[in-house]
Amino acid sequence: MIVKLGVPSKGRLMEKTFDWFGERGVMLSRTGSDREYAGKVEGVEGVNLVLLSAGEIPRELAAGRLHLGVTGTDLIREKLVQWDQRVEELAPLGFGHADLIIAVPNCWVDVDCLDDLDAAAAAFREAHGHRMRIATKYHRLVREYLRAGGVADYRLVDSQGATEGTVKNLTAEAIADITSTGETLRANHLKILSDGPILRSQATLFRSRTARRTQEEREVLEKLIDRLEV
Ligand SMILES: Nc1ncnc2c1ncn2[C@@H]1O[C@H](COP(=O)(O)OP(=O)(O)OP(=O)(O)O)[C@@H](O)[C@H]1O
Ligand SMILES: O=P(O)(O)OC[C@H]1O[C@H](OP(=O)(O)OP(=O)(O)O)[C@H](O)[C@@H]1O
Repeated sequence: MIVKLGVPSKGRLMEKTFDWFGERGVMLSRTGSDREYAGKVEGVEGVNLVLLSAGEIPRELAAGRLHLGVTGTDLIREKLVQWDQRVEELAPLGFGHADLIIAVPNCWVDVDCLDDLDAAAAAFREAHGHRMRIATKYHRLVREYLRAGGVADYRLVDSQGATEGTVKNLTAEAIADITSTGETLRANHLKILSDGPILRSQATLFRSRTARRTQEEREVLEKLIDRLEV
């Protein structure tokens, strides 16, 4: 066996993760063709690079199939029940910043905060005979947040992408999604509730608490963690 490091396989998170490790003397790179999800690690012996979807890294860490992994804190908290018992946060990486927020149409002038949303939800049900729909892929985090905020008259609808478009497409009345620059919300005429984000996320290096380690793997892990200074 060899130490397995999971890194997002594409896009901004992959590139910035490669840079972050590179600055610490651990060179990560993709090998093979553009479409082949293979990679290598140089600078430390005995580490295998596993390229996979950011959304799958939490599950792989929790199952012990990865020793280390980089993904967003939002995905860890959404996908793992009692996440802190299954993974350990080693270091925030300083990129991939995004806030998980709830947003409603700009034209809902009476809705500014969660209490207003609660009132609007009750009025909506009264007027339409069904519950207000909130589109999201963050089901667990949104449910917990709304429960704590005392909002109950709603229904979540699943949206795995282009979530801000669901309001215009009339498949939801509100959304809960991540925002970074706010461009996508603005372009879709949505405004954020003023209570503050459900969660602030950034790319983070996690260690699996469940992965079994041989003595040799333990030593490689220690060496890698030392090199990364985390
Ligand atoms: N616009 C953004 N700016 C900064 N970070 C973002 C942005 N969008 C998403 N992220 C962060 O990037 C991580 C991966 O996001 P997402 O689940 O959308 O993955 P993806 O790139 O669609 O990949 P995949 O579909 O393969 O899982 C999440 O932790 C998320 O918070
Ligand atoms: O605040 P902004 O800077 O506009 O970024 C926010 C957008 O970025 C993410 O989408 P992504 O690009 O990952 O596409 P997706 O909708 O397919 O998830 C997120 O889901 C928002 O839609």
